[in-house]
Amino acid sequence: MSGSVEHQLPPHLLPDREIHVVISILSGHKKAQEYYDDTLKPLLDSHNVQHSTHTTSSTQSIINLTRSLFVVNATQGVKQTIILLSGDGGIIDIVNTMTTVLNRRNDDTRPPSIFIKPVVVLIPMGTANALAWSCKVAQDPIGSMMKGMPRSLPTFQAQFSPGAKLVVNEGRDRETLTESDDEEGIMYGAVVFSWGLHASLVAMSDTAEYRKHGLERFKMAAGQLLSEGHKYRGKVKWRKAGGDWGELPGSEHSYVLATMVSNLEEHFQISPATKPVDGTLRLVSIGPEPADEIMRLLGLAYQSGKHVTDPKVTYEDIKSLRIEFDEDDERWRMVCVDGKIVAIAKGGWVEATKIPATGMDARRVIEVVC
Ligand SMILES: Nc1ncnc2c1ncn2[C@@H]1O[C@H](COP(=O)(O)OP(=O)(O)OP(=O)(O)O)[C@@H](O)[C@H]1O
Repeated sequence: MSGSVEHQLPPHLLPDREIHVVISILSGHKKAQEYYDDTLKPLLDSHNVQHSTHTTSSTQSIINLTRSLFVVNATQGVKQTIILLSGDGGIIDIVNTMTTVLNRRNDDTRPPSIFIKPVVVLIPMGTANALAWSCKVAQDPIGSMMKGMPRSLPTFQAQFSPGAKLVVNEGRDRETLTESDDEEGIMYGAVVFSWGLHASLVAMSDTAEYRKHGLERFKMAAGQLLSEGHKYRGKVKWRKAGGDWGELPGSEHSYVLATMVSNLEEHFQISPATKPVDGTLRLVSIGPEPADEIMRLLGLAYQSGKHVTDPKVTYEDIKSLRIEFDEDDERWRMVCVDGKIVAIAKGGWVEATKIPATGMDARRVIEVVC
């Protein structure tokens, strides 16, 4: 092959790297395989980019691939680029698995001395694609792959009181997060942590039946939940870097969400002040308002994030968010970590904290091209 063709390639596609293409075949409208066959493969082939493909066969596929391949490569100094054809679920599986495995292997929580962050190219194939829209790559993923630069992906940690369980199989089953029931559980995310209406609607709509409706599924679930009018009971505390804990007023809440991205969907701008991978965590919350008022406020998020200037919305740049639950029914103790649902034990708590970019606690494990 001629050197001139290689010249047109960005560094993350050059032959000194292992290139892996991950095809999540059930994401979104199930177009990932077709996109690879019709668009991506011809382009990579035309530039003679050698790559391996990995097609998902279960909800565990990307988790297993991360454990058996991406983590091993990264800790052996192998440069790798992962072209990920999926929704937010795929990136979260990589981030959560890598951070968890690396922390377990290393008592002082720093990455091992040899650690080359995998570079991830996002090709949005999911329903919401929050990270891809927020990183501004969703509009032109191929253009971003060819012209973008790898940048460290900021993440947060969610810590749960003992007994927290992962909700799986369309809400029917529970998986333990820890080896024993008296341990605190930990998960890592890069997009959103929530309780209240957002977490409930994600939990309710993560079924094959709801998924058929694409983005509408979130609105359908929200409509049903708002008609129930539940107010979520608990203490919600937050603090800024170096600051003391403050508390949201009252013991009832409707919407409590902390996010590292600007958009949860293409047009749903939950945090207009957040810039791509800027490492901020922003709290967006609404108190115990009636359903029509919540609808009005969330409707403003579709108008370039205007909800954040409404006096009924709390919008703060924070370091940590802590919730202490006061709900008898498990249904109202469910939190969302990047689309995954965790049921907190009765009387339990959860704390979400931004992971710093540098220093002893720096644990950014991947780079995204944007
Ligand atoms: N072959 C497969 N068999 C079973 N489950 C799969 C398979 N491929 C993907 N999945 C699962 O389908 C889900 C797709 O999630 P993903 O986040 O990629 O898309 P989405 O939910 O449509 O989009 P978004 O998260 O952006 O809204 C994940 O839970 C993933 O593990």
